[in-house]
Amino acid sequence: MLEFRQVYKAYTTPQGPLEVLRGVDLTLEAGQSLALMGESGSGKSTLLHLAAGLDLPDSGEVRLGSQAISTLGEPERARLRRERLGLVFQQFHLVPSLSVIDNLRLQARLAGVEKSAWSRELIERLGLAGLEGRYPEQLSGGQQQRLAIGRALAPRPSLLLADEPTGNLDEGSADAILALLLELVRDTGCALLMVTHSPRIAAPLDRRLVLSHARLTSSQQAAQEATS
Ligand SMILES: Nc1ncnc2c1ncn2[C@@H]1O[C@H](COP(=O)(O)OP(=O)(O)OP(=O)(O)O)[C@@H](O)[C@H]1O
Repeated sequence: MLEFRQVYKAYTTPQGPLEVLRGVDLTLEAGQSLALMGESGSGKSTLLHLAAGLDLPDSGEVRLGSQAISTLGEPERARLRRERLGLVFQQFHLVPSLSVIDNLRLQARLAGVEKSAWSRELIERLGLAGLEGRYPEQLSGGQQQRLAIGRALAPRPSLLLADEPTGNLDEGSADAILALLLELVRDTGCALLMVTHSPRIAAPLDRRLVLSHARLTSSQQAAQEATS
């Protein structure tokens, strides 16, 4: 489904090149959920942006299904994102001038795959029934994030990429929204790559990996290295 093969990525900084990913290998199977952890600045968002084709590796390959997205041009990567990927960020990125229902439908319309029965089901399951005509500013933070999740899942993507999706919410709301997200992902057979700082949020996912010193390790390995 998603594969990184020997991916290297460095940024140019005034102090010289900053190596963020050094030979990262990663495989995420269809329907699997993976938490990507690591300290602030360890490169989690960089890896997520590469997975979304929003940025390109310096070397190595990023593959989504049978396609090497790192070799595609921007228009093809944009199409792939529209049709195959869902994206959820800590900042909800809802369109303020669109109602709840139009925000939810937006992504599916762009992908040309809107299914009104599925949009309806999402609205119900996300607890947004009755709020369809409201605008994002008239929703609570938790409701806005549920809408952002619905918008990402409306086109039935094969992979959902989430960057700290509950980072802006209190613990209770974060747990409820995570449970809902995992349930929807499981029911739709969508794979999930989620960046989080929080071991509590990472715990219910199938796998946990840690980015540290520009490499990916399992969370047990990272814990052993930290104590040795
Ligand atoms: N465009 C850029 N130019 C230069 N350096 C960058 C750029 N983007 C990110 N960096 C640096 O690369 C490193 C990794 O950044 P990244 O945002 O991927 O980390 P992160 O693990 O997601 O951090 P956080 O948890 O704080 O969001 C950081 O040191 C950051 O300052």
